[in-house]
Amino acid sequence: MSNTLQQSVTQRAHWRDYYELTKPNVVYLMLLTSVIGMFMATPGSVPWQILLYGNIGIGLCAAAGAVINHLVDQRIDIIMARTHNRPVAQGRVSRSGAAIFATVLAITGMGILLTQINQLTAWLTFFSLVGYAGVYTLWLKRATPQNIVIGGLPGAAPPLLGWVAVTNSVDGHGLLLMLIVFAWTPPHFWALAIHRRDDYAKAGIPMLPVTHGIKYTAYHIMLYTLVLIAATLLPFATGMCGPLYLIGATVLGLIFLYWAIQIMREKPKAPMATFKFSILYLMMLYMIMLADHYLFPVVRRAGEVVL
Ligand code: HEM
Ligand SMILES: CC(C)=CCC/C(C)=C/CC/C(C)=C/COP(=O)(O)OP(=O)(O)O
Repeated sequence: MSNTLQQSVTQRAHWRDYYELTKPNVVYLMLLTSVIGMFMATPGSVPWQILLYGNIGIGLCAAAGAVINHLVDQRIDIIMARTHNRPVAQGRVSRSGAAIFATVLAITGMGILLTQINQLTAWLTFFSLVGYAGVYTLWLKRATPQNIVIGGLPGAAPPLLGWVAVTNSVDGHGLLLMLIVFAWTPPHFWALAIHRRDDYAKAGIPMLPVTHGIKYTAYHIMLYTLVLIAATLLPFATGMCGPLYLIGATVLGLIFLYWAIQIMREKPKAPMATFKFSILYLMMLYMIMLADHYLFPVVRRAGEVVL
């Protein structure tokens, strides 16, 4: 291979590593919820400036949090099979490279939110970044099996951030959108944690299946699945969403319940199937919510209830 070709291959791999540090698929799903949070906040259309700059700002800050997570978790990422090949764990991206990258992402994201959106969105986004990268990653993850319940708050923030970008205020319906993702996070993660229990044990991370066993975790997945189903019915009950949403949330909730039961029955394939379904679930739920918002606007207006 010629030097030039070799160089360009190295260069491309290099950029992919930086991209991987941002946990792109996680951030894309967060952005789907923030975009829909924006549309849910208004009966009309969202100004393109808010849609564009708001989501770029939120996305860059979430990506910064993900990069810091790679930096802080370098030691445990090396130990766990799932994360062993990550760019910082393997030294393909240096610690200082990752730190500079995270700083640039965070400053750019915050700059965009502060100048193009509003102060409230910017600071709530900043608290989410600090909540994930600082509170969860640096402290809770290593400290308590309830780590991901409390640490789930920043991950659940994007729909509220989208809402606040449009309204410049925090209100009940915006918080309801956040509550749904908050209740979704434990079944999303604990299903994977059951599957990866040995990995977490090896790394000394006190995830629930490691500290309290699989049966106890299965009960907790069931509990949060029921909370999730209840939370997803609230947008209909409070008049924010209409009949299409109710049908969608009910069907999706029943499928989630099915998988939670399968985990409780200790079906070997159930944890990974539940984890994969959880991602599809959140995507579908929010998309159905958006479709309902524009297809059934009358129902939404008629049921105006402020939480
Ligand atoms: C404390 C909260 C959360 C924890 C502990 C958590 C944990 C995880 C873990 C360990 C993975 C596997 C990643 C991998 O295979 O490398 C994952 C994947 C994923 N998570 Fe979460 N998650 C959380 C919140 C969220 C939130 C709020 C969203 C989006 C709204 C989300 C979306 C995703 C997606 C889309 C994937 C698949 C990534 C891929 O295939 O590349 N997660 N999550
Ligand atoms: C500004 C804003 C909205 C911030 C949110 C930041 C963010 C990207 C949260 C993601 C949540 C997540 C994937 C947690 C997994 O971390 P983990 O360390 O437990 O998982 P890992 O072992 O795969 O790294």
